[in-house]
Amino acid sequence: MSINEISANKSFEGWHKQFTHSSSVLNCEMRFAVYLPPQMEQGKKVPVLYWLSGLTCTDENFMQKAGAHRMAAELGMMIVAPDTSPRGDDVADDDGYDLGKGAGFYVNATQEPWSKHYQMYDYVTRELPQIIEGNFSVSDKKAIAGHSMGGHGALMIALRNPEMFVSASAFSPIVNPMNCPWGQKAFTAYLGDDKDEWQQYDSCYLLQQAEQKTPMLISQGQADQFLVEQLKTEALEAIAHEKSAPVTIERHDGYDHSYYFIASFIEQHLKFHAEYLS
Ligand SMILES: N[C@@H](CCC(=O)N[C@@H](CSC=O)C(=O)NCC(=O)O)C(=O)O
Repeated sequence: MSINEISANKSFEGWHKQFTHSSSVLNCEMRFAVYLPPQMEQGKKVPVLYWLSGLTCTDENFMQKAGAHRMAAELGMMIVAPDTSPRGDDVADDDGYDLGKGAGFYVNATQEPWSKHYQMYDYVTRELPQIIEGNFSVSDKKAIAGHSMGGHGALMIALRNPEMFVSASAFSPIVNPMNCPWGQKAFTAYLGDDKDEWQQYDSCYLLQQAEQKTPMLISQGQADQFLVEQLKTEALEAIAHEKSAPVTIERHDGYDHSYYFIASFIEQHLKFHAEYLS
């Protein structure tokens, strides 16, 4: 699968780059960003952390705001940041920031007009890894992380693919999308009314079902404006406790939902993943 480099910036002796490619899963042209640590220039195969961003984001928010490059360079970790939805003039959209472009919710849509392009689950779990493995010198070790809608994506995808990702982490994740306004709006549009369809994308449901072994780290700010209505961290916390699942949930006083919170704790998350990726 061919990819086109559209930008390159040296960063902490490695490179931040952006690529476009034609996605057969999403039926459109897509853009993704990577951080390539300096170890790759010496021909070393490095592990990969996939980062899934939240509502309204592109591939750029994490790379520009999280301050992750220094530690990724030190740890020898490649980071891949896809866009958060299909893009293009013929891609269905909605007036709200929480549906349509920038809000793919990492599901495979089954409903019109979304199903033609909104197949983000398959994109992240199948097409994008194939592209990365076909074009970069990477090892077979993968981890996944994300923020908010992307935190939902990271946890849900790790729970459904325990053989694929060695670890998962999330900042301020939507842990129970079936039971919050953001998730209910998106799942109704993309998946229809059948709650059985919704369950396969809900981390609380998945954790309740699974004998979950993938180590997970969740960081949640206590001053997060979305905590009570949308994120519902306590729902996952209760299930993890009941099942003695390897899920660490850390709550941080005073932090909100923004990238200032992510930048404050990204080093801890990268080191957490490095333990399992090495
Ligand atoms: N515009 C909305 C909120 C949008 C928002 O806060 N987006 C977050 C992710 S929220 C969950 O997925 C984000 O990461 N924004 C990009 C950034 O760079 O901060 C509103 O006003 O409520």
